This record gives sequence, structure tokens and C-alpha cells, in this order.
Amino acid sequence: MRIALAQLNPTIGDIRGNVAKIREAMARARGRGAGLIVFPELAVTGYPPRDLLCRQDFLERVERALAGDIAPLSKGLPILIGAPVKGTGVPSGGSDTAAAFLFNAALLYAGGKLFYRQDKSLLPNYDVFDESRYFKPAEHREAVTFNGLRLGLTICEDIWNDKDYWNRQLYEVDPVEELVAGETALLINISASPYHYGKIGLRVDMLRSLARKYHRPIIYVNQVGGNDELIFDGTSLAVDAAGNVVGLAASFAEDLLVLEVGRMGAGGPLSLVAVKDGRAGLPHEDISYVYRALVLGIADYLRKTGFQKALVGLSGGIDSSVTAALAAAALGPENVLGVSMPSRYSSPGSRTDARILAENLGIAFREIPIEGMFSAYLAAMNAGGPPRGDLAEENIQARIRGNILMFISNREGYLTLTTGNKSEMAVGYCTLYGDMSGGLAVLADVPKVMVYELARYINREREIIPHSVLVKPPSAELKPGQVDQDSLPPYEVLDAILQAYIEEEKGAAEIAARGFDPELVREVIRKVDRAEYKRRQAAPGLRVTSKAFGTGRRMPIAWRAG
Ligand SMILES: Nc1ncnc2c1ncn2[C@@H]1O[C@H](COP(=O)(O)OP(=O)(O)OC[C@H]2O[C@@H]([n+]3cccc(C(=O)O)c3)[C@H](O)[C@@H]2O)[C@@H](O)[C@H]1O
Ligand SMILES: Nc1ncnc2c1ncn2[C@@H]1O[C@H](COP(=O)(O)OP(=O)(O)OP(=O)(O)O)[C@@H](O)[C@H]1O
Ligand SMILES: NC(=O)CC[C@H](N)C(=O)O
Repeated sequence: MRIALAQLNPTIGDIRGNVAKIREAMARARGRGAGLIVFPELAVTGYPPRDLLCRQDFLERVERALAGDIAPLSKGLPILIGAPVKGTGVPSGGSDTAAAFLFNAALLYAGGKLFYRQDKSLLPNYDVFDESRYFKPAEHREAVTFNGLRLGLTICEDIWNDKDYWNRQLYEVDPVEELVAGETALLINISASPYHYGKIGLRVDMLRSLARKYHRPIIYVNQVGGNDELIFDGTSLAVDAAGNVVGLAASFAEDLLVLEVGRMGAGGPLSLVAVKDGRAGLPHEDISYVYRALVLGIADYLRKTGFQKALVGLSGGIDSSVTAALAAAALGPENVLGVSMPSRYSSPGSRTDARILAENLGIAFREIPIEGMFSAYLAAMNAGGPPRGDLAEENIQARIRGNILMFISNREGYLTLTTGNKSEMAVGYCTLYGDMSGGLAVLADVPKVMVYELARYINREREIIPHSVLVKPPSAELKPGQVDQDSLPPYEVLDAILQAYIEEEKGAAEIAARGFDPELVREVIRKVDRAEYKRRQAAPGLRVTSKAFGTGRRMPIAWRAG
């Protein structure tokens, strides 16, 4: 039997659009001789649908699509697909909400009807996941015989609990172990597994180890696409019983991978071979993956929210240069506008660099000096007296720029991209209603050191970001001669401390024990904690590390360590 892995990019809530994509993938799979097509977790709704799952009308639309579209489509080709399904009976916990009845299900349709349903057993509820808010876990797991093949169906998190791989178990149940004990010949996992740097390698390694442990081939079908801050890489794959990757779908793009599943002789082990375009070899994750993730994240955020074009304030600095380059790659240079807004503190070099960058990228460029507005503010705020040169005055420049960008956005329909990187967002080195004004924070999860890596990657073939931008000391240019390092430690040090505190969730003592000045560590932590109020008001940021600010890190604002 041929199995098609349909790596789709659904739009959350767009059930009609998602069904159209499903139909289209099925036509292609039929053309390639498939006897079963597999779609990702919650492919009908897109993942994560969040509180749409609490809406009765939404759940009814899902039901209608399953009964009216998916089931009839399975007359032509059997379908395995993820969707939320209402349960029956009394909800646990005494809740009377519809959500308490929901299961996150893998539905196998054949011949026009539902042939088998396996609900998700392990509901991730950490970091960006909050599935227990919506779903009940499956009570039973059982392999199903389909076309003479014993299939063990799992949904994303169900395969992430192997005690031998992790040296621990997060959940009591291990669905894979149970299904294999139930004589599963082929494990299939439908997923919505978001990307972060290093995740692809981890996933492939874990799947290979599971296949080897159980001597079973595994088919893994992941969602692709950007949904708000989450970016799904796809990278669906098939692993044979010896743990070899025998088929690999694209990363960061839709794909259809077809596999031939057969027996080596009657009663022999199952073999799995990619048909035609299955890419061989393992993905080697480097900075290009972060680049592609961000490009997809920008493109999908705009497409799915109905924007075509974006604008970026170009300071001649590294962050706005990298943001503009990513936007040009995502949207096409013709859909990106760079706006330079020099003030009395902008160096001539920065103004030239902004212009050259725009030329190199082929994006539109405007220069709107802010001196007149800045002077007017200073005069009005100081009642005609001399400026004080304090922080309030410095920040006015960032706020004038934010206003200008939002004005152009309002009038001309551009989405404003903010440029703050993770290191700055962490310590609050950004101005509320100033450079934080905008709709999407492209680099919010990219530490400053990684921003430089991205810049070098963007320049890999020719100089797009002027060399001078890469070598000049980072500066907010809000007062004469200001450089970031006046207020912050060197970014290499800052980023290492931030990674330990945010991604690894280490405490001050443990971080200092890595060789950092204990007072500096405490100061950085204080800044991070104190800046929570800013991040709560920030634009959503694209996630590319294992712990981003946003839904996966929920900290109180009004608290103190005591
Ligand atoms: N807990 C809390 N909850 C809610 N609001 C709170 C708050 N604490 C202060 N605030 C409010 O926040 C205000 C302070 O925040 P804010 O107005 O942003 O100003 P602030 O953080 O004081 O200043 C901005 C900092 O970012 C630096 N900067 C600015 C622009 C660009 C860059 C760059 O290189 O990218 C760096 C700049 O040099 C300065 O150090 C307070 O005046 C108060 O209104
Ligand atoms: N002169 C300017 N013209 C246009 N936009 C500006 C200007 N100065 C600052 N901005 C906008 O405000 C953002 C914050 O910039 P700032 O220079 O203060 O800090 P930064 O974090 O070092 O950023 P960058 O590396 O892009 O300079 C910039 O990325 C840019 O979008
Ligand atoms: N949708 C899910 O269950 C995702 C959880 C899983 N551990 C992952 O990130 O791949």
C-alpha cells in the first residue's frame, strides 16, 4: 500500500479553506497511487485553535465539515486526519462548558464513513501548549487493522514520553508501548509540533530511537506554517524499523511525501520506501533554519491576517537591517517600505547605511526627518525653556518615530514590523509606544548575537547589509555618542546569562556558578523581571528558541521576590 503524508499549512478557523487544501492534496495523492492519505493533528481547524474550541458554532462547523466533506471524500481515498471531536456523557471536573467534552482525535475515514477513531492520550500543558484547557485525554488506546495492516495511531505528544529516551516520564501512560504490545506493525503520528532552533534534530533523533527500540517503522506527519507566534516547520518523515530515515518532506513549505509500505516476504518485517521525491539524508540544522522559520512566520502572519505589505523603520542599525531583509524575502521587495527618520543625533553613516540597505534589497525607501517634531515637543514640554536632556526627552524621539510608522500604516495599509531583539526585550531596552509600536515583532525571540549570525547569513553571497552596519557598535542614537554598551554588558555575556535564566530557567546562584559576576547576574535578572510590563504590551513575536516571551512564558507583573 502507498501512504501519502500531506504536510499542509492550514489557516486557523478557516475550515472551508482547509477542506479545499485537503481536497487538493487528495487529488495529488490519488495521482501518485496512494491507498491512504495522512494529514496533521487538528488539520481541519489548524493548530492551535485556542478558545475557538469553546465556541459551539465553531464546533458545529467542524462537525459539518467532517460529516459533509471529509467522510464523503474518503470514498475515493481513505483519510487519516486530526480534528476536535465532542465526547458524550458527563464532563469530568463538573464543568459545564462544551470544551470539557472535547477530544483531540485522529479520525480514520474509509469508504465514506468513519472507520476508526483514536483520541490523544497525552495532552501537553507546558510552555506554549495548554491542551488540558480544552481536551480530555483518551482512556483507551488500541491498534486498528486497516487493509491488512495493524496501525498504531498516535497524536503528537503521545510519542514524546519514552522513558528510555528521556530518562524520565512526564505522564504515567506510554501510548507507544501499549500500541506496540497490541501488535502494531506500523506507528503513525499526526503532529502539530512547532519549531525552535534544534527541534528538528531532536525530533528526528527521538523518532529514530523509538523505531529502533520497538523495531517498528514510523510515519510522522507534521503541520507546516506560521500561526501567530508559532512557526511549524513540517519536516514530516518516515523511519524504517532499523531507525533509518527513508523519506523526508520539506522544511518550512507544504509537501506531499508518498511511501510504499510492504512486507519483505509473507509474514516478514514491514518495509517502507519513499516513492520518487522523498529527500534522502538528515536535515542539518544551522542558522539557515532560523532564517527560513522567520521568513515563513512573517509571510504567514501577513497572509493570514490579510496584509500584503509591511514597513520597517530603518535606523542604519543591525536589527532594522535584518528585519527588513527578512521581510523582503517573505513578502517580495516590492511589498516592503523602509522609512529613515533621522534626528539631530543620527550619524551621517547611519543615514547612508539605511539608504544603501534599501537599495541593496530593492525595497522602497522614504526619509522623514524628525527634527522639526522633536524640537516642537521639546519646546512644548519644557514650556519654552531649555531641554533637560533626560530620558523622557530621549524617548520622545522613539515615540515620534513610532507615530510616523503607525501613521503610514493607517493611511497606506502597511503592517508595521517592530525590530527589537530578544536581548533588548528581555532587559526592557526599548521604548513603550516608541520603537515597540507595531503589529509583529520579528526578532523578539532572536538574541542579539544570533541577529549578527542572521546578518552574516543574509550576506552569504553578496553584501546586502552594509559591512559598516555589522561592525559599528550598537546604538539607540537617542543622545550624543550613546552606545548600547553604556547601559548593558557586552551582548555575548548578556545573551549567555539570558539563555540560562529564560530558556534554561536557572536561578542567580546557578548562573553565577558558570563564571559570571554574581552582581551582574542579579542586575540582569532584576531588569528582566522588571520589564515584564513592557513585554505584556509588546506586539506578538515569532518564536525560534525553546523559550520565547509570549504565551509560553507567563510571568506575573506585579510581584516581588520575597
Ligand atoms: N510595572 C509597571 N507597569 C506598567 N507601567 C510601568 C511599570 N513600570 C514603569 N512603567 C511605565 O513605563 C515607563 C518607562 O518605560 P519607557 O517609557 O519605555 O521608558 P524607559 O524604559 O525608562 O526607557 C527606555 C529605555 O530603552 C532604551 N532604548 C530606547 C529605544 C530604543 C532602544 C534600542 O536600542 O533599541 C533602547 C533607552 O535608552 C532607555 O534606556 C514609566 O514611565 C511608566 O509609565
Ligand atoms: N533614525 C531612524 N530612522 C528610522 N527608524 C529608526 C531610527 N532610529 C531608530 N529607528 C527604529 O527604532 C528601532 C530601535 O532602534 P535603535 O537604533 O534605537 O536601536 P537598535 O536596537 O540598535 O536597532 P537597530 O539595530 O536597528 O539600530 C530601530 O530598529 C528602527 O526600526
Ligand atoms: N501538539 C503537540 O502535542 C505538541 C507537543 C510536542 N511535544 C511537540 O512540540 O512536538
